[in-house]
Amino acid sequence: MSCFQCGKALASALLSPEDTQRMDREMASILPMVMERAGMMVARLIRQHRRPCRVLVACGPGNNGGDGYVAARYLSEWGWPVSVASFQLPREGSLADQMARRWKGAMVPFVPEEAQQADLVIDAVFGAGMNRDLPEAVERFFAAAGQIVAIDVPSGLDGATGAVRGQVTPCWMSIALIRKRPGHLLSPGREICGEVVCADLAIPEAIMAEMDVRVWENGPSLWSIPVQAADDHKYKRGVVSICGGAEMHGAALFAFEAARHVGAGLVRLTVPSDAALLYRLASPAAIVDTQPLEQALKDERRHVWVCGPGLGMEEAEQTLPLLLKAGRQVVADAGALSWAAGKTEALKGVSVITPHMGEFSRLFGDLTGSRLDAARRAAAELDTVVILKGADTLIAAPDGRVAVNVHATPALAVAGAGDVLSGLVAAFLAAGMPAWEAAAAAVWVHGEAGQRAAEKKAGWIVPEDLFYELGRARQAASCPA
Ligand SMILES: NC(=O)C1=CN([C@@H]2O[C@H](COP(=O)(O)OP(=O)(O)OC[C@H]3O[C@@H](n4cnc5c(N)ncnc54)[C@H](OP(=O)(O)O)[C@@H]3O)[C@@H](O)[C@H]2O)[C@@H](O)CC1
Ligand SMILES: [K+]
Repeated sequence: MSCFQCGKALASALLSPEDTQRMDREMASILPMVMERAGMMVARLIRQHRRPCRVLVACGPGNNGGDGYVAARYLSEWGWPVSVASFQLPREGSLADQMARRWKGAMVPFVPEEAQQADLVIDAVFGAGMNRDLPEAVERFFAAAGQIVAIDVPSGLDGATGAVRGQVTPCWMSIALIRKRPGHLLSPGREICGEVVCADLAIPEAIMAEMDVRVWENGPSLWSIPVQAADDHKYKRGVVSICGGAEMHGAALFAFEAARHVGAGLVRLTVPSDAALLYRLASPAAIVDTQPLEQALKDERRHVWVCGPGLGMEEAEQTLPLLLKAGRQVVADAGALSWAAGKTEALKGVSVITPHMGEFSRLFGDLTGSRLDAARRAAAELDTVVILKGADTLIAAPDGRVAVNVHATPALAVAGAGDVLSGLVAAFLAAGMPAWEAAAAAVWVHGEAGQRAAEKKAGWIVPEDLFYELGRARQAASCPA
């Protein structure tokens, strides 16, 4: 049973606003208790992070505002100087209204001058229920604030997509209720959240288990990479084959070395015969085949292929359709994706594609809506796992599952790092992992190796630096017990 199935994945679930609202409905009878705990946890977390100071709680009309009134009450009971500014009062009789009525402290006007005078402003104006652009009065209010702590999400952030609806002033900290939202991790939202901490609201397990979560923060609880066993042999560990091109040898070699160093049992390069010597000289360890691809495909053990790094258009055309016709598992990147632009259906049958945003747009057209939705649609359209690369890489499965990866480092923004990733995906596929799990694990291990290498080289790395970190990175990715 994979970690995903055994339920550990719930810990890294990312809740969309719809999830939150569905949950609110399901726990309607205990919602007053949950809101009380939410506000108390917000106050507690603030107390853990700051010395007592002048606090202004900015409250909106919905439940986010309700949380704010509760937090104000707790901080005030603990002796902090607190006032509340209401952007709009809650509807009479609502739960937020009940919480507002229990606030007996100072009320001040919702104006920028008040925000400016506070040491700390708590943003409880809008949360999961934000459904239109941020009103100007709210923009101006927070622009005047010094340090802001957002309850759930900063007002103006679309928790589902990370889109920002207006001029949102960056926060110092965001306190995610129950679980993070996709918007906490996805750009540009991610850049305005500050440090994101989760408040555990002790939601009954039965309610959590009922949640139909489709988005997670990528991490070892989502997949399990096979561990070393006494009876391992190279074919059990997995065979990876890589198509090399006549001209750009480096890219295929990066994928080759990555697959080897992360633990594939056997890695082979299939290259044009007049380029073979260059590959052999570049890597004496390389097993370089020059036989025609049709010949290589007769070997059923060569089931997983990387096609694209270092390939020209013509080379991609001569290899990818053959691999697919032979029913091979293919990781398509770079040259294969350029070749498929304008005929995206040529990628049908590929196991995993690894486009960056430019390649993605050439394949699927300019982005309409969020990257998360676009990646998900693309995966469903092609029936392929899509790794949409970026600072917040998305790993989307055809069935709608998405892992959001922020376990990475800007040090990886270097040519060749993508080729390394393709090699890792192939190695995990060859080890027998299902495609979405293999892709998500590869992205995480890539990020882990990047972080380890960056630490050693003050952030300035070349792809080769990743190779000797891959063993430890794979080890660190073992599913927690
Ligand atoms: N299960 C959980 O995780 C828990 C969730 N909890 C909390 O509930 C929060 C979600 O609460 P929520 O659904 O009441 O929505 P919220 O964000 O308060 O705002 C809705 C109000 O704002 C209004 N409005 C919206 N956008 C606007 C705009 N741009 N400009 C002007 N107005 C705008 C909107 O107006 P309407 O659309 O009705 O006209 C409506 O009146 C969640 O973030 C968390 O803090 C905890 O209490 C307990 C556990
Ligand atoms: K908020």
